[in-house]
Amino acid sequence: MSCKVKICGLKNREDARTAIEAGADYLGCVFFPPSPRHVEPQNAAEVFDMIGDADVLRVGLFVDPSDDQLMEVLNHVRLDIIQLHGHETPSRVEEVRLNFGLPVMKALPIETAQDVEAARAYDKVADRLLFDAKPPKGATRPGGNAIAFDWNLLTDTSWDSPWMLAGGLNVENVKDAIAQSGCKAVDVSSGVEAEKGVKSPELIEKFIAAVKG
Ligand SMILES: O=C(O)c1ccccc1N[C@@H]1O[C@H](COP(=O)(O)O)[C@@H](O)[C@H]1O
Repeated sequence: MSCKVKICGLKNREDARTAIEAGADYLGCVFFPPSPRHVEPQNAAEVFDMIGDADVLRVGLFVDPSDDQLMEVLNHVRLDIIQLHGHETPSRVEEVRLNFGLPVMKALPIETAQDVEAARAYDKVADRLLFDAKPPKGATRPGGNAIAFDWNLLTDTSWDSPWMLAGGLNVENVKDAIAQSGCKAVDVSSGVEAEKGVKSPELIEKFIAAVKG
């Protein structure tokens, strides 16, 4: 089975169509106002509408959301997965799953072997895990910073929950990232952009081809 791909930070229909036609397995929209990739719920609904009957999952990315924020988005947008990319505790992850009846993918910041061990508190609690690089000091967002971590930290690790690799992936490094980490799914945002917050159709196509080719 080939490695799955999530294209995150989509803001318009055209980029969504490119990702779907190129073979993306997940599309992601960011609901975090400080991000250059933030979209309003109505806009996200238009992005996800491009999926139609295709076998592609809709992922909503949130950072320490309140139930009110989640409700506001879910009133307008059908999601298949809620991605929590902030400092949510294991009990908050359980609460979100329970309150909204949707699978939760918990993003976990990795820099050292200790960070990998700390992530185990979320294994089985979250439906899926997403390993991303720890953001640099002073960063204005906890992800989407085009920073990679040492993929070998994940080599031969074993998890009950399915997991994805993220953080600084791009057309040049994604094959090595898959080989070293042993991941079965990758997530990219910055690496398929022409400039911050602006996706490049050409890079989306090249990235997916590099993963699946
Ligand atoms: O993309 C963002 O702006 C963002 C904001 C807040 C939290 C996470 C964010 N992005 C996610 O971070 C990882 C890695 O992204 P990158 O490829 O290094 O840019 C990925 O899951 C993004 O969706």
